Amino acid sequence: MYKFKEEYNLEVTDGLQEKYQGILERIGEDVNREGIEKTPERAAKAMQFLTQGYKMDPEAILKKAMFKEDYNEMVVVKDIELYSLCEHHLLPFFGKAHIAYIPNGHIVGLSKLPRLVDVFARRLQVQERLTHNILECINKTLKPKGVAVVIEAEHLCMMMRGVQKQNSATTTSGFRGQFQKIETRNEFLKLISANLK
Ligand SMILES: Nc1nc2c(ncn2[C@@H]2O[C@H](COP(=O)(O)OP(=O)(O)OP(=O)(O)O)[C@@H](O)[C@H]2O)c(=O)[nH]1
Ligand SMILES: [Zn+2]
Repeated sequence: MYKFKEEYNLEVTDGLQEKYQGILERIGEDVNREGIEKTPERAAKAMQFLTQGYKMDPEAILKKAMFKEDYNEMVVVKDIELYSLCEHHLLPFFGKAHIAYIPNGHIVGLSKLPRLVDVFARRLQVQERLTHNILECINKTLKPKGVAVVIEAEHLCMMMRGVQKQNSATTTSGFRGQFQKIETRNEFLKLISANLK
């Protein structure tokens, strides 16, 4: 099961709904007013949707579409949009992931790379771990000659609250195998910053 569906476990919805109702009461809201009445249920469903990644098997996603192919050049999928929740404040961070790998006998279905990003992004995360989760899963499952992941993101917990910086962005990266060589890494970095489409 690795499609993101609007399907909710009734028991989980009920449990979360009760907690969200408590939160609304605590912040001084009238939980019976029209606009808010259904909010605990909506929030319970939204939280389940945003954390669906826990139930999914990322390796199975890649294994479903691995094809034998004698292609030994770099494959880059860039600008994969992502939305996640920071594990510290439960506030969103969002941005783009760029992924590259150099095949080693097998290529993977292109759509599986954004799917992999979503499986790990739809868990409570820090950007560093999200980057490593993606990197290590590709490395372990596809066993490529090299793999690289770069994530650029903005964190609402740094924008809407806390330090309140509106223009900072965070970049994280990980490189394995041939991407540890500076020329290969530079080729990847050049490709993701180029305006190609
Ligand atoms: N390294 C890392 N830190 C993150 C990420 N998301 C949020 N944080 C940080 O987690 C830290 C939690 O720090 P605390 O001091 O415990 O929490 P806080 O008092 O709410 O911190 P402030 O955000 O500075 O107000 C903050 O510095 C956040 O900016 C992430 O993806 N990676
Ligand atoms: Zn945060």
